[in-house]
Amino acid sequence: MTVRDLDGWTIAFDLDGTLVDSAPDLIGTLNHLLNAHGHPPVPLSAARHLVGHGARALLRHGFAEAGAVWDEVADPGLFDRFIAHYLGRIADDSRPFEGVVETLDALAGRGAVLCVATNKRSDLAEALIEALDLGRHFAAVAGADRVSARKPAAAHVVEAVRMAGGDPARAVMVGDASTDTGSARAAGVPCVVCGFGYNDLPLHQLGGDVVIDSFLDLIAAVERLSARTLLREPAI
Ligand SMILES: O=C(O)COP(=O)(O)O
Ligand SMILES: [Mg+2]
Repeated sequence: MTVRDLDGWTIAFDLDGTLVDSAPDLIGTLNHLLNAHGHPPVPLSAARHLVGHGARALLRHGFAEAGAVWDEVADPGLFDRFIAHYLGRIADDSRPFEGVVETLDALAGRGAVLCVATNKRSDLAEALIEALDLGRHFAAVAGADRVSARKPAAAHVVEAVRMAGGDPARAVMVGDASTDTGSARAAGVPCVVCGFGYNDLPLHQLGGDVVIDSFLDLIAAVERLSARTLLREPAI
């Protein structure tokens, strides 16, 4: 059997802003609800950075961005209306970023096992992944509800890798936001930052190990980080 250079490695991917440009449908859903409440819409460009902390945070901060307030106690149903509307249009305008499918195939071809670690609810993450026909790539999908603590906690990336049958000491995280770099750093897992995603901090402040401007640059970044991890390990 041939030995492949990424055999034994697990790559954990964030979903929104990393694998999929999902902001059009997420912000579209936010704007649908703002409109229903008589508030102005928020422009996509000004709201992309709000994606990454889950739907509840998007609603809270999205309403604030529009100069409005979501009082969750007074209107607890708003969250359910968000989920229902979003599910109905989950991939109307959302698409994988350029190069995603061929890069995932190439990583798997070199032996890596792939999984998803997202702050989305798992049912929404799986619906989006299935709608875009990406399901075959992943050994596990770890939404916020399937882990003991969500990103930026270390547990999210660690448990996602284990769900995929992998070892966190042989893993790389790929993400776009401080939740991803925070989780990876806390877990001692090297992190690739997607500069084309929904960065919530300036890139140099995100604390990743490598920044890529295109998904097509991911393989070279993974090669670098996996080699660096192996070099750091003491020889037996
Ligand atoms: O905020 C969300 O919906 C989830 O975002 P993530 O996939 O970037 O973790
Ligand atoms: Mg993200």
